[in-house]
Amino acid sequence: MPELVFFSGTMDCGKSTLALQIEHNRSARGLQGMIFSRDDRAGEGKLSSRLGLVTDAVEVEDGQDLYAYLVDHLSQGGRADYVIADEAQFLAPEQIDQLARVVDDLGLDVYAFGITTDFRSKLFPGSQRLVELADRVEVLQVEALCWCGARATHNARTIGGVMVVEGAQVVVGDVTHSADEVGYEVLCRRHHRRRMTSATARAAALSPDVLPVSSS
Ligand SMILES: Nc1ncnc2c1ncn2[C@@H]1O[C@H](COP(=O)(O)OP(=O)(O)O)[C@@H](O)[C@H]1O
Ligand SMILES: Cc1cn([C@H]2C[C@H](O)[C@@H](COP(=O)(O)O)O2)c(=O)[nH]c1=O
Repeated sequence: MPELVFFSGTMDCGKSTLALQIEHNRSARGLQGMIFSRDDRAGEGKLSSRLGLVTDAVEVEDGQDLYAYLVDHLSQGGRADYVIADEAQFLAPEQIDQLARVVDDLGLDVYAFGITTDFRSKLFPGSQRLVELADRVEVLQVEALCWCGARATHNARTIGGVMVVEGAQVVVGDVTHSADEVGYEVLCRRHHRRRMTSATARAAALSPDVLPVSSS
């Protein structure tokens, strides 16, 4: 039975790498995938992993009908044996419904990859629809870690390493810190709730309040 599978996790847990592996294994056996992505860090029409692998993808546009796109492609003699959708959190709920229709009416497996929640730990609308519709939700096995060593379950947005809680839901970026640019950091729930990033934890550890009192 064809399936709609949602591979979900935090940022930087290997979702795009897995998408590229699934693509590689199937294309090595002569199958052809339709690869969708949206707002990948590597640029328009790309699906990229931090391990350095990248492949071309169809850049999904606002309002694009993904079911109609596939029907057009197939009816013009194109081939698609399965579908991969990366950065699926950026898709509109209607586009997730269209992917479910691809499974049910065209009989293709659809593998969607994305983060479930945003920097405020609220569901992305596309991810919410995936949780509602997917045949399976798979959590990636290689866990990303919080600075404290616990499993990272939440995504923090940072500016200069400090967690922020205001701003647009979508701001494309990476898990890096620079002085004034938006970055992201994965945290455990405890430290996300306390807004404690690696930078603020380090600063707190160095603060005079918590330094051992000198005996001299
Ligand atoms: N230099 C490296 N050596 C080994 N593994 C790495 C390296 N850099 C990144 N990775 C792995 O790649 C993962 C990120 O993969 P990626 O597919 O880009 O994540 P996602 O799509 O979930 O954001 C990291 O969790 C880590 O396991
Ligand atoms: C938490 C959060 C993330 N984003 C953006 C940042 C990245 O461009 C992608 C996630 O990509 P990854 O391959 O999973 O690392 O999502 C955002 O726009 N808003 C957020 O709240």
